[in-house]
Amino acid sequence: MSTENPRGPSPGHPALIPPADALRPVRHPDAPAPGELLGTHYDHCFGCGGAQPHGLHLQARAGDGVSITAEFTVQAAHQGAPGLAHGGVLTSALDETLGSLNWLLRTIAVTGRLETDFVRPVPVDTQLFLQAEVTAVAGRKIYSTAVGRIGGPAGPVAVRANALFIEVKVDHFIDNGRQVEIQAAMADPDQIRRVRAFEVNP
Ligand SMILES: CCCCCCCCCCCCCC(=O)SCCNC(=O)CCNC(=O)[C@H](O)C(C)(C)COP(=O)(O)OP(=O)(O)OC[C@H]1O[C@@H](n2cnc3c(N)ncnc32)[C@H](O)[C@@H]1OP(=O)(O)O
Repeated sequence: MSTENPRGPSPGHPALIPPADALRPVRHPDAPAPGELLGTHYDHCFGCGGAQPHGLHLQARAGDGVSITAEFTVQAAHQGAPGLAHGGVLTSALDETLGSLNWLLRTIAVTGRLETDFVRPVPVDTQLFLQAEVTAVAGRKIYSTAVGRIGGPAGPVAVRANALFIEVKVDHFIDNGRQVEIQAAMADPDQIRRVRAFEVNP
């Protein structure tokens, strides 16, 4: 990832600044190799699932260290203003990319806080090139940052975000998700295999 500070001059909300004793992130030895596509973590995920007709269908690829690249093309279904991407959809793309980083840590985590800067309008049909990296880890707290560019992987910045993810156990989903989807997920061997990659006793 570029050494350019994707946040720009502002570090964001204090909760997004790692404490002084935070650790550098460590890529898990079994993490996907650099360049490898991660695939979806759940077919019905709005961000990466194939079973969501109007989803983002975002494809994330492992980078070096604890970093990710991803691409997503804005569809007509993603408009806010005429011909322009909805800001919430762009934030979703950043959230999905940032969440994918947790695959490289082999940690199940949910978004606690996410701050987005919208720098340039993003027209429909634009391909957004996203880059994200984990910057620090403090206990269950994972600090990360992302940037989305248009016109190419080195093009101008259109969106950027800083985030705090919180590590959770798989019970977080089992206890809180609607039962019909949880039961279906637990009956799906592929889903269980994906979860087992993260947690020995799902
Ligand atoms: C088979 C079943 C299927 C399974 C599928 C698996 C798929 C997996 C992939 C799916 C991926 C899908 C991903 C998605 O879709 S994520 C979807 C969006 N996110 C959520 O739904 C999360 C909702 N929030 C919560 O559930 C709880 O609040 C969590 C779990 C986050 C924390 O509640 P918990 O009771 O656990 O912990 P805690 O409150 O003691 O906090 C701990 C520490 O964190 C700090 N903190 C917390 N929040 C914030 C905040 N907002 N800003 C700043 N700091 C915050 C807090 O101060 C504390 O710090 P410290 O005092 O320790 O210093």
